[in-house]
Amino acid sequence: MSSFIPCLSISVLSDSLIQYSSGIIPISTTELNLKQTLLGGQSFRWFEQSPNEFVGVLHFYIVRLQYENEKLHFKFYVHKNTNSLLNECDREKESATILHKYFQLSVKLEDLFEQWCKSDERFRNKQIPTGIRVLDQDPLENLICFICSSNNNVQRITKMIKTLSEIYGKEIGTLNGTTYYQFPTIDELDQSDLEKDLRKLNFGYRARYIHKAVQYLKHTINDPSYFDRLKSSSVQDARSELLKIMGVGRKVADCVLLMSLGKQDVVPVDTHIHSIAVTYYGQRKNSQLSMSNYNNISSFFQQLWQPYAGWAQAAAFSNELRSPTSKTTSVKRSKMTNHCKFIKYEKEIKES
Ligand SMILES: Nc1nc2[nH]c(O)nc2c(=O)[nH]1
Repeated sequence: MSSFIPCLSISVLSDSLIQYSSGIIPISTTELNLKQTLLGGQSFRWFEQSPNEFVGVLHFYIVRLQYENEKLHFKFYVHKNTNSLLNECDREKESATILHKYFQLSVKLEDLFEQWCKSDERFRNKQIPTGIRVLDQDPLENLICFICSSNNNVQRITKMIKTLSEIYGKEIGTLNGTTYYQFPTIDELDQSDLEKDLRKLNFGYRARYIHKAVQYLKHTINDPSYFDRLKSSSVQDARSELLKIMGVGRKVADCVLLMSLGKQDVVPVDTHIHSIAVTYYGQRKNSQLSMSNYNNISSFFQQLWQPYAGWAQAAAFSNELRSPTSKTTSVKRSKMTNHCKFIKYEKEIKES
């Protein structure tokens, strides 16, 4: 495989940063829509640096990705003090393996799409595009991101996670004038002033939830294999465990189950999915998304889209975010009304 990638533009690296690897993964457009996968509301770590070129952080790497002509081009960068005994070819293979796992490339989206087309007219009529994949994310990062997601939008969550990483995470290096940081570990976040400091950084009420979640994971659970245990537990058991964390309601728990604990059939339901269910699938309209509505809508979609129902949800969700003419966003209620409903809804779910 060639390590020269003409379509990724020239990069300027700080002294502390080195290019670790580069390579290409052949993949069709029906299997990967890079932009909607990276910026569709699942992950908050990616930035579109130039049209169709994305930069983000995975583990301790800065990663640049570009999709062109049925190929995913990648470059990985690391801090110069990161030890690796691998030669160039093995680094390329290792990086390709990281991306393979992150994008869950062993899942054949075309096969899933064919199955969804049989059961769902919206897929059949191409109202929902193909190529949107569920990312396999780091569970701690995913959990904190979704605690931040309550009553928030993608841009603002992305900014919050960037700030959190800058303040508490390790610096990786500067690429084209931007300095990138790892997502902090639980030990790095375990600071007595975390809540106070995050409030100063405009995290609002989420500051307390993040602080409490960190305290709980570090001091009550105190088990490095906690998330691995949840991965091998049933959906119900893993969900019950996640719901013990302050700031985690049913929707946040379901996002974590789907996006970092490998529970591919879980369908998170928020106001977008609720509206989609009502607008396109004839589900009963409810002014509030109570726990029983949540269960009904989630089960309805699980039956319609099984067994990778969460992947169909991701496609429908990301499509909804992107679409300026979407019915569900054009019938959106006022922001304040949504805010009040959301807080009430999360509270209800927590207490149920
Ligand atoms: N695929 C999804 N992305 C999301 N972002 C967010 O805030 N909620 C969701 C979701 O339910 N699905």
